[in-house]
Amino acid sequence: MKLAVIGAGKWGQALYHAFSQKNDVVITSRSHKDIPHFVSMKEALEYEYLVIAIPAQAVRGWLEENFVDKGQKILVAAKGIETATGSFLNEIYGEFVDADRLAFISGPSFAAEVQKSLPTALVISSTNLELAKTYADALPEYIRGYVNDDVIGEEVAGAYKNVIAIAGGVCDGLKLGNNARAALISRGLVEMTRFGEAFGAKTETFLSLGGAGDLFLTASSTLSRNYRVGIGLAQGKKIEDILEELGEVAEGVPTAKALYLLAKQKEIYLPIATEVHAMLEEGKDPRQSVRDLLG
Ligand SMILES: NC(=O)C1=CN([C@@H]2O[C@H](COP(=O)(O)OP(=O)(O)OC[C@H]3O[C@@H](n4cnc5c(N)ncnc54)[C@H](OP(=O)(O)O)[C@@H]3O)[C@@H](O)[C@H]2O)C=CC1
Ligand SMILES: O=C(CO)COP(=O)(O)O
Repeated sequence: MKLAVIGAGKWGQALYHAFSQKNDVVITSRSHKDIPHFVSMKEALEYEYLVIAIPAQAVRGWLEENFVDKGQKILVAAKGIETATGSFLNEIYGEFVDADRLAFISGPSFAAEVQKSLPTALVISSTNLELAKTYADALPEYIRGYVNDDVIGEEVAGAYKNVIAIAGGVCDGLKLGNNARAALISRGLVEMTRFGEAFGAKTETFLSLGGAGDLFLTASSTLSRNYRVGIGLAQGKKIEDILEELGEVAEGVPTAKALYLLAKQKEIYLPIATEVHAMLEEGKDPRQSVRDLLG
């Protein structure tokens, strides 16, 4: 199979490594990278099978500036909800490509470990299960690929876990203990499920790799950029300084605002996401957020 990866950040390069095990893969990005098989954006967009690892908040602009529909299939490799409109990625990509040519990859997957070919299990979701299976079959031996058709559920799970991961970093940064982290993660799972169900997601999706799996992974590890944002908040740092230091995308920051706005609009009770939003957007004291969540 011939594939083109678009977006040569940590995740794009990890997926390039993974898919290269069994396929002919090229890669491109906004800025040139010294990587074998790095090609121009124009050349990459000529490929029939694409993998796009551009962060959620940049997707719409990138599509408007670059994408011309020539029948390409797209594996969307980002996790987030567009803050400006509250749109999920399947809605944004769906404005440019039919749903039956869109698939989404999610699940517990630190790029650094995928890059080292460490055992991983991921989900590829699509309303077109044949397409999901095509991408899953292209994964290397060290990645077990599952397929399902609950695109909304997998998207919500992947986006929401980044916000709970920020809360996980705050919890550990304040040294609140294992009990507190376990309570936070399990209530975070309940909250993301409640939110997903409001948009038609299947409950069981949140109990598997894309939900519980990715949440457990991300909300308790310094390998997570979002978790590290939470550590910074607990240390009293300003979000601007935290992101400057991070130097990479932390999708939970804009997604927290998207969740807050959608919760208000649809009247969904999201206590943890609301507190993360208050810490990020209003500079709320993390200790006060903890007190309010316990109240
Ligand atoms: N890192 C990880 O472990 C994982 C990340 N993800 C998800 O993958 C997505 C990408 O994250 P990740 O690769 O880690 O982030 P990085 O910060 O490492 O890289 C971001 C990538 O996006 C590109 N980019 C940023 N803004 C724009 C833009 N406006 N137009 C075009 N390209 C742009 C950058 O291009 P350039 O470098 O050329 O400037 C870069 O290639 C996120 O949604 C993340 O949640 C999913 C699973 C694992
Ligand atoms: O999505 C990821 C792991 O599945 C990566 O998490 P971070 O974006 O928090 O680093």
